[in-house]
Amino acid sequence: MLTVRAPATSANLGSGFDVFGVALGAPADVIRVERAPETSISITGAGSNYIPTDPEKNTVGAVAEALDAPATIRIDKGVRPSSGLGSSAASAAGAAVALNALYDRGLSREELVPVAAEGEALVSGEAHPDNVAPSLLGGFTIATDDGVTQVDASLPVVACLPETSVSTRDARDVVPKTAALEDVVDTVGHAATLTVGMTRDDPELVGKGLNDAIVTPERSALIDGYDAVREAALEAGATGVTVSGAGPGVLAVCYAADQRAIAGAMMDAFDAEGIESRAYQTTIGEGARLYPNG
Ligand SMILES: Nc1ncnc2c1ncn2[C@@H]1O[C@H](COP(=O)(O)OP(=O)(O)O)[C@@H](O)[C@H]1O
Ligand SMILES: N[C@@H](CCOP(=O)(O)O)C(=O)O
Repeated sequence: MLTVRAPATSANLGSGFDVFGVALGAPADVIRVERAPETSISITGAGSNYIPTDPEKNTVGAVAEALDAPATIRIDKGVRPSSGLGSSAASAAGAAVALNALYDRGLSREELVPVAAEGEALVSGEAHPDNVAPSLLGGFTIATDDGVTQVDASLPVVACLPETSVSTRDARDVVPKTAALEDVVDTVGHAATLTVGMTRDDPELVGKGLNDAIVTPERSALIDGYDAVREAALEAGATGVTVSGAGPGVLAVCYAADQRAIAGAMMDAFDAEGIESRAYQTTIGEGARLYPNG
């Protein structure tokens, strides 16, 4: 048996829709695999009641198929589905690392990105790699048609998840199909600022770089309480706030000293709207970790 811990991720980071992503120190999915004649899946943990065990409907089944690696796969979900923290991607990335090792396929982490993205295609209709790339590689990733660029980063963040759900597929439907040139220019500037900030672990530059005028305004309208939560996080010291992935999670970038106050302020703001939430105080962290002996 092989075990892999695959981290949650926060994709888009405002200005990098379908391109940027970061791995988070917590939460994570744990995937255990054993060789078997046919793939079977069992699931425990966060939101497991809502996740199909049919290999044709689960992201890990798509990965097993893509690697021609049938297995008994046990998923312990730490990442709640449809919360904006790359839940389906964490399982896909974990399964890709585990099955690649189990069957000695010899693929590099970079080569596993399109394999794990097959799982994303299954659930969201498109093989967007911006969650699986950081879950596989860790740090900050830039995923384009030319491949993935990875930068190690360790900035403090707060990811606040309300007890509501937004399906990635639904949230993709509200993304504008066209944009004004001035908004594109603005977004390019923020994306470049964010990228430099990641290379320097600079909360101010990354915080500024989260801004975007194209996708986030449409997406945030799907999240009850978003404006109040964003304002509360900024008042408590966050250097920038945006929608995590497709939402409803909200991501704040900050200095470590402000993390606790920001987490409290975000949860209080959701609470004032009658919405329970949970906040992870964590940092940008490592990619999927393989435990070869159990
Ligand atoms: N292994 C898996 N882990 C989590 N969700 C999965 C998995 N396999 C399939 N799904 C389905 O994917 C959907 C969640 O995906 P999505 O809306 O993209 O949210 P998330 O960002 O949490 O992945 C749910 O319908 C869920 O049932
Ligand atoms: N680029 C995707 C990212 C979805 O992230 P998730 O964590 O909500 O699955 C999108 O914005 O649609």
